[in-house]
Amino acid sequence: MTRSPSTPGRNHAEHEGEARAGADGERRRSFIVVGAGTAGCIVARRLVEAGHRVTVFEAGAYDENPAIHQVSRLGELWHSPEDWDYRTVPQAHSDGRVIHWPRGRVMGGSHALNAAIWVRGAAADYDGWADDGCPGWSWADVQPWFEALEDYTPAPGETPAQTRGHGGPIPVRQDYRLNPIFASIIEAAGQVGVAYNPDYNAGDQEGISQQQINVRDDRRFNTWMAFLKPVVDNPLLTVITGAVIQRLVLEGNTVVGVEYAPLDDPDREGREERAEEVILCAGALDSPKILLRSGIGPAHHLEELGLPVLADLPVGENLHDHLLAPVIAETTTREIEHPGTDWSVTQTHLFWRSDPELPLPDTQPIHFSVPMYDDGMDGPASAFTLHAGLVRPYSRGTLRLTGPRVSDPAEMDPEIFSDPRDLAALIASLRQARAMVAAPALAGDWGAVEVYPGAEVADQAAEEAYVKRWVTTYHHQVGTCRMGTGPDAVVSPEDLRVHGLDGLRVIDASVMPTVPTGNTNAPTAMIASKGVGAVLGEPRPFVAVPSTGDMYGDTHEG
Ligand SMILES: Cc1cc2nc3c(=O)[nH]c(=O)nc-3n(C[C@H](O)[C@H](O)[C@H](O)COP(=O)(O)OP(=O)(O)OC[C@H]3O[C@@H](n4cnc5c(N)ncnc54)[C@H](O)[C@@H]3O)c2cc1C
Repeated sequence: MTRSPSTPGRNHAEHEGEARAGADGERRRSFIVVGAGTAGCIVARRLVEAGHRVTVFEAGAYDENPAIHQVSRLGELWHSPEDWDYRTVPQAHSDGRVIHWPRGRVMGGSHALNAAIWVRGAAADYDGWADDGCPGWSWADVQPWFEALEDYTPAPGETPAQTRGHGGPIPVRQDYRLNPIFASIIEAAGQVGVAYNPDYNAGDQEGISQQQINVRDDRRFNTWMAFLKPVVDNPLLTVITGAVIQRLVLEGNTVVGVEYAPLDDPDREGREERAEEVILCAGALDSPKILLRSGIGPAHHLEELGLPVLADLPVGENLHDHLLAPVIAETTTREIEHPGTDWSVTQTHLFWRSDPELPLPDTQPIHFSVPMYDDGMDGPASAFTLHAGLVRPYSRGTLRLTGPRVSDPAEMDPEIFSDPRDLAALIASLRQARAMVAAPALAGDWGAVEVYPGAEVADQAAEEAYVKRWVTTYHHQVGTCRMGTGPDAVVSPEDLRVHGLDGLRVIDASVMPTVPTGNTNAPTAMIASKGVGAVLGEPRPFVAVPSTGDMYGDTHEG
């Protein structure tokens, strides 16, 4: 079937036939998977492989934009058709700042738009989840699932730790050439007391490291390419692109299907698709919206909207994110190599404790070989960015609807800096980045001169004002369908079923009770693997088979 702007595209005709036994003799079940992002591609692949019938709905299209495939071009994807192009509400504790939140709207989801950096997080993050109402999610529980996903190649000359995975479907590469500016950034970190760490995913995050990235043959390799694309012609799988899920269809307390419409006419009367189970993988900003539009959320909020309250659950609470603030420096004695020749414009980051008394790093500055001038900033082209980064935030916000239709914008309020400890940690990180610019490896060897914040930002008050003015997202929103067992939880830690309802699970970044110390893609992939393991009754990671062949060339439009 041909895809057209007003008709969602199917990869092939609807499947015929009676339910038959799956490969393992289990009765064949039918599933709807909403969203083909980081999580959805893993979930759908495993269900199909287990012999079940799966319909995947994705609002975006196939990944035909060439900028997706070169990680160094990720900036071109912002505000593109592949970006949901969200905005926060004005931030009350941050100068009224409105922050752009890009999110992937394409096969591969945000893993098609992201910087492809692979970070598992700290063991203490997951032990914290387990201690806080999520038994089964301790580091000992999740580590094997990370390992099974990975095909890790260390930097030349390094021996990988025993806990790193090999032969898994997701390439995790650290053996690429460093742009010379990043070698100097590593040296500058050493000069301000931050040691080199050859593998931040081996147990100890602390120190500066070369990033580990999901690239194969010099091109992005995401979960769509690794998991779903290799089975897209499987007759058990139907992929419907360009289709927005409006809401769930319920009969009593049981979810029996979804209503969907074309992306370009999302409020049109929806078509219905039914299955025995629906799995929401629409991400931390869209899974909660689908639940709220369906009458699943805080009763007072649904009543405000005039929606029926089918389940009173804290959907949209606990929204939180990692934060960045830029330090940009011009190079006056050497030109920075053009990033187009590299795999990525970001190649190093570091983990550091803003207060030595802390048990683990709370900051993760990230470095770019280009100047990351925000709207309203200006400066020379030969410049680099050392972004200060906060990765253990205390502030929590909410996601709310402004109306029941898909086109009604959501109010997304992370309440940045509502907890003052976050501002203090980000300022400590900013000072460290400024010290690195002034260190001999950068100020001496490159003639680095700070452009932002700039010499006039010279005391605590000026630093606070600067950070509030220019704070931005690290792109790691989580937590809006929190897993747990208490009144603050939406899904069960046992099997990610939505509390109080049958036939419905959420498996994506929204279920994280607290954001891990580090980027969120690897944790989301782990949650997807372990979550679909629970759906299938597989308590241990599957033996992964790496994808073979060209995963980039053709696309499937049916
Ligand atoms: C610019 C950017 C840079 C990032 N960099 C990194 C990085 O380098 N490393 C890292 O670890 N993390 C990074 N992240 C974060 C990481 O990519 C996300 O945490 C992760 O992809 C979340 O996966 P998910 O499956 O929860 O959601 P997504 O991958 O966002 O998938 C959700 C999918 O659902 C679809 N969808 C949503 N609503 C509907 C609907 N109503 N109907 C149908 N389909 C729908 C979307 O179109 C999308 O394809 C970055 C994110 C961004 C945006």
